[in-house]
Amino acid sequence: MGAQDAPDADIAAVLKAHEARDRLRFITCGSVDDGKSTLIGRLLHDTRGLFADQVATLEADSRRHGTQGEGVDYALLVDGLSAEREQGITIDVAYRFFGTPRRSFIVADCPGHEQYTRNMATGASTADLAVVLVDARKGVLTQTRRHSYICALLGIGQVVLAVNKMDLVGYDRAVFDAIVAEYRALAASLGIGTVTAIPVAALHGDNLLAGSDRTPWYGGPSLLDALEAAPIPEPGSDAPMRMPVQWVNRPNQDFRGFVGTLASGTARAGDEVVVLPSGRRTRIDQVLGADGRAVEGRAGQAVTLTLADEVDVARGDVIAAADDAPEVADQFAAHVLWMDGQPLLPGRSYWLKLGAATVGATVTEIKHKVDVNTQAQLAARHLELNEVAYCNIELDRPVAFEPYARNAALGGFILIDRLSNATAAAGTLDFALRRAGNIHWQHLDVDRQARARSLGQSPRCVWFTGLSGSGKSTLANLVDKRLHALGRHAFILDGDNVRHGLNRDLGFTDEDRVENIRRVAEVARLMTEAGLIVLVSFISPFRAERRMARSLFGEGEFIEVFVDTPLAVAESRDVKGLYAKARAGELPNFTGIDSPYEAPEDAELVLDTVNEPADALAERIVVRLLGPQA
Ligand SMILES: Nc1ncnc2c1ncn2[C@@H]1O[C@H](COP(=O)(O)OS(=O)(=O)O)[C@@H](OP(=O)(O)O)[C@H]1O
Ligand SMILES: Nc1ncnc2c1ncn2[C@@H]1O[C@H](COP(=O)(O)OP(=O)(O)O)[C@@H](O)[C@H]1O
Repeated sequence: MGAQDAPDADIAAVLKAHEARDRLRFITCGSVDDGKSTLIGRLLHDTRGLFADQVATLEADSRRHGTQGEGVDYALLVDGLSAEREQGITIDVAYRFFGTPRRSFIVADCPGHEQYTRNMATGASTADLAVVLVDARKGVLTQTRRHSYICALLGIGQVVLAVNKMDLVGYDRAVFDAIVAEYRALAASLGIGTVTAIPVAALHGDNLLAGSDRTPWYGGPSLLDALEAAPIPEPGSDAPMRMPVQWVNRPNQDFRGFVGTLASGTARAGDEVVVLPSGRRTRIDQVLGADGRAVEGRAGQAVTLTLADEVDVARGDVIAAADDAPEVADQFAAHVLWMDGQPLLPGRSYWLKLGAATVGATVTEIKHKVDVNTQAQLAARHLELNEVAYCNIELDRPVAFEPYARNAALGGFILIDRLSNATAAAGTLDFALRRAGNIHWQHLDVDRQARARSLGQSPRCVWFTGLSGSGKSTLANLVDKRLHALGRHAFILDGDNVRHGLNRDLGFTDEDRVENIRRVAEVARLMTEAGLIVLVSFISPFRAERRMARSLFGEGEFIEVFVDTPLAVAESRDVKGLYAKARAGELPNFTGIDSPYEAPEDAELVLDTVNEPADALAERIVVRLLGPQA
């Protein structure tokens, strides 16, 4: 169905009518059986706002026709999701719509399965209010606390506490009062300013649309009353202008427009702006609305800016008011909500998406994690699914940002697993670590090419990976000897050796191995800068870290060698007697026994040490390095 076909026109009309009223976005939180679906279902049905299906069609059409950047109505409705959608990430959040004569509503409906927290955080990131459901029989649970914590983290300042299933406790006021008192204490500790508590029985409709005579002791608003009365935070039109550049529209040589949604402030032709992180200044030439006509851009609006000068602007840059620009930094203190089944390991590299920018990012330190039940701060070396923590984060290049509390669009981020492409975390930036701006690259007059030339070779990193006893050291040694004989300059970095010095502080937990590889990869990079051929011989059991190591080198410079020896063979060799110890339970976290080894999927060389002698394998590596004439 084309965007111009009749049903779409109907949808546009419906949306237009709804847009005339103000719109509250909210999310429902709670545990699996708390009656969330019943509650949403009833709200949708009883307000007869069943145009959700039409909107679903609109969504599907927008996606099919790729109208991103043009479909303003659509963007306004689901902008919270567009980032994830572009990234190809599946987030299971359905946005449902209903309305009353006074107001229209968008409710983020998240299925209550185990990935709920992730979906909930996505929904919460654009919500004005949260309806927190509590089962009257169960009271405030860990889930209630966790979800409330996330709401507070993402800046939701108002909660409607729906104490549900009141019918199952005989509409008992004492039960309601006790739950409300407990929740109010929690909300106060989290900084949630407004809590409206309502006793409901979603199944029977008590206090949903109108007051119920089964709770004569309750004199407050019904759920719908509360939703209609809740204040809707204004987009920050008074704040200084910021626009993350979503894409650069260059239909021909004469036009270059920068498209994005204004995160705050207003944009007018003639305004002085600065492009970040580059810092180039210019003026806005034109501000164009969705229909291509000149407008004054306001916070929340999708616009196209053209600039007076030919300055470099790329997707992910931020165009901001020149006299009041956001900070640019590459190290931050941040709150992180971990949402992945694989734990967060400090030192591992993830993608971080902030505004329209995607950059490489590493959690350098977990300052503390938070017990969501008690708010206690606990020491942690890694984070498990659904844990929240305060962390230091380092990016591989600087970005423009604002503290989340001031500007959610430039302070809220997600972390993405580089291998699975799944959203692994949601987070909020708190402040830039001062040292971020103070360390600069020192220019070296003798560059790497000059060094390589004087050594008469092309620097390379040969990265051996495989189980303990697979043959990494044996092969690295043979290759080293052969290179030496050929007058090449090489050096071996061996796990056993490096762990005696530089990495003396590291053991064999997952997080220590991540840090071990991070450091040795950096050292290997420095050695190639010095012109050397580096032979790295570490178990390096994780794909993510080998991939990170590869990313430090230029095209063709990194040669991954998988020493593919089966566990049984490596174990039977047991060169150092370590397998015997591990089997006897005397050596915990031993690779292949009780610590994983992730075999390479895209190694340049895969070596079979069972069927080919070491000399022949070493020769193959040398040929791969220097070519057949070696
Ligand atoms: N628990 C456990 N697991 C694996 N290996 C262990 C362990 N404890 C000690 N050793 C010895 O340490 C060597 C591996 O160190 P690496 O730095 O290469 O390991 S890793 O890359 O960080 O996984 C490894 O050397 P190689 O046999 O040369 O691989 C072992 O001798
Ligand atoms: N084809 C082969 N390639 C490499 N090593 C082999 C081969 N066949 C047998 N070995 C033996 O396997 C052992 C491998 O030990 P080592 O090189 O220390 O492994 P790692 O460094 O991976 O722990 C050595 O004793 C080596 O002689």
